[in-house]
Amino acid sequence: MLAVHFGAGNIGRGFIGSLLSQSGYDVVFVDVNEKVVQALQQRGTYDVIIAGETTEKQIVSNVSALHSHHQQSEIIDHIARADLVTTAVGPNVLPLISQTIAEGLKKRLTDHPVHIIACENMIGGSEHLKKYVWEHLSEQEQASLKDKCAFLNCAVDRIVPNQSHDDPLTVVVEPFFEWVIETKQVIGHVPHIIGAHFVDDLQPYIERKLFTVNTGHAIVSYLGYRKKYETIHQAMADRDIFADVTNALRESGRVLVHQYGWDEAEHQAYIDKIVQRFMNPSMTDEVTRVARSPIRKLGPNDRLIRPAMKYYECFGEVPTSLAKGIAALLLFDYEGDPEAVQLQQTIKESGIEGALEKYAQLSSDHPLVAEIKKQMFHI
Ligand SMILES: NC(=O)c1ccc[n+]([C@@H]2O[C@H](COP(=O)([O-])OP(=O)(O)OC[C@H]3O[C@@H](n4cnc5c(N)ncnc54)[C@H](O)[C@@H]3O)[C@@H](O)[C@H]2O)c1
Ligand SMILES: O=P(O)(O)OC[C@@H](O)[C@@H](O)[C@H](O)[C@H](O)CO
Repeated sequence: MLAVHFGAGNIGRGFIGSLLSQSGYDVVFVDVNEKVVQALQQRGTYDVIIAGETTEKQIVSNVSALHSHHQQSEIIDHIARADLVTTAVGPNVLPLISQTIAEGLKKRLTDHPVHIIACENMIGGSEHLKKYVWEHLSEQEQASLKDKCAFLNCAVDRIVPNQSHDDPLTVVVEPFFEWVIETKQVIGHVPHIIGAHFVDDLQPYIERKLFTVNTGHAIVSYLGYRKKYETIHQAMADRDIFADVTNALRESGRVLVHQYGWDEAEHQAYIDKIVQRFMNPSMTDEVTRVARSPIRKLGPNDRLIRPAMKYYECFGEVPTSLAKGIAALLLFDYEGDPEAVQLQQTIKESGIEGALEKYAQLSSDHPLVAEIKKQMFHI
């Protein structure tokens, strides 16, 4: 079995590549990072360190790599033969790899289906990727691929911090992982992936993950940044931040339980587990990684605005803790993040209302806007 995986970064090596290799695939990573690509080509193996109460080393083998820009024809040939194509490049990079995937699909010589799974933190990630790929195919090509290629949405969860080691391939990960894949679009058999959880309808799972793990993570990162903490672990040890995060998760949890009928006690246990994961003393996760790309995170369907809007729609009240998280995001002025610089520039030119209208599609008369502005004075 052959899997082509775009993005040999944290989650690519630390989770997807490792699980696919364990499941029996030859994994060909595609990346733009010359050093990582070369090391994978030379060695064909790397280490994953699982950091929990104890430390465990996993050796990932049967892997190789191709350079995303310099080895286009090889990538296309691999996609033409692959059983699985996966990505973990970040939502903003999906359009940039779509033409290569389209070229590979055009060349498929086999009737054997290929499943394509975008493992990004977003709702409908694979559907988005399909839209970009389809833009590079004629109607005839799209029709001929209908029974040969399927895009499966998924939710992927494992905290993998930025890190640097003497060995550029080694990656430290937390013990917890969850990969939920939607079966609706599957052609033939579901892909063989050990440890993946296949479900008919992904919506409750992706929303539960994004609006709990990523909502809480975003809030601790933005509040932590304001208080000059460097890591998530340090920020979580601050009693006020801990209280803000758990209150916000109670608010997003109320929406999730209302919308999807999750059992209340089970959902609380899910929240508690996530809070413990944020506090894992064996992980050094920088607040600036978790806070990265604030414009993306301010999107109407992303981890802060969507649960806050839903809360207002469902219960007719403004969620104050989620509003505080959004306020903290708007104060994120880290110069090392191009989106933070752009956001601060927009706020300077158009004010808080202008930025919320532009990036969150939130009109200035929405009660959430007044609450966000009020919360900015409490941070
Ligand atoms: N790290 C986590 O904890 C985590 C967990 C779950 C989901 N995710 C999601 O996974 C995705 C990747 O996150 P990450 O933390 O691994 O980021 P990362 O920056 O470590 O990895 C992204 C990789 O994509 C590569 N890349 C960039 N442009 C490319 C291109 N044109 N072609 C091929 N490769 C390219 C980069 O060089 C990098 O190696 C994001 O959508 C993120 O939300 C991350
Ligand atoms: O990857 P992002 O930028 O969407 O979000 C940052 C973190 O919250 C995220 O990477 C988590 O570590 C991950 O989603 C855990 O499963």
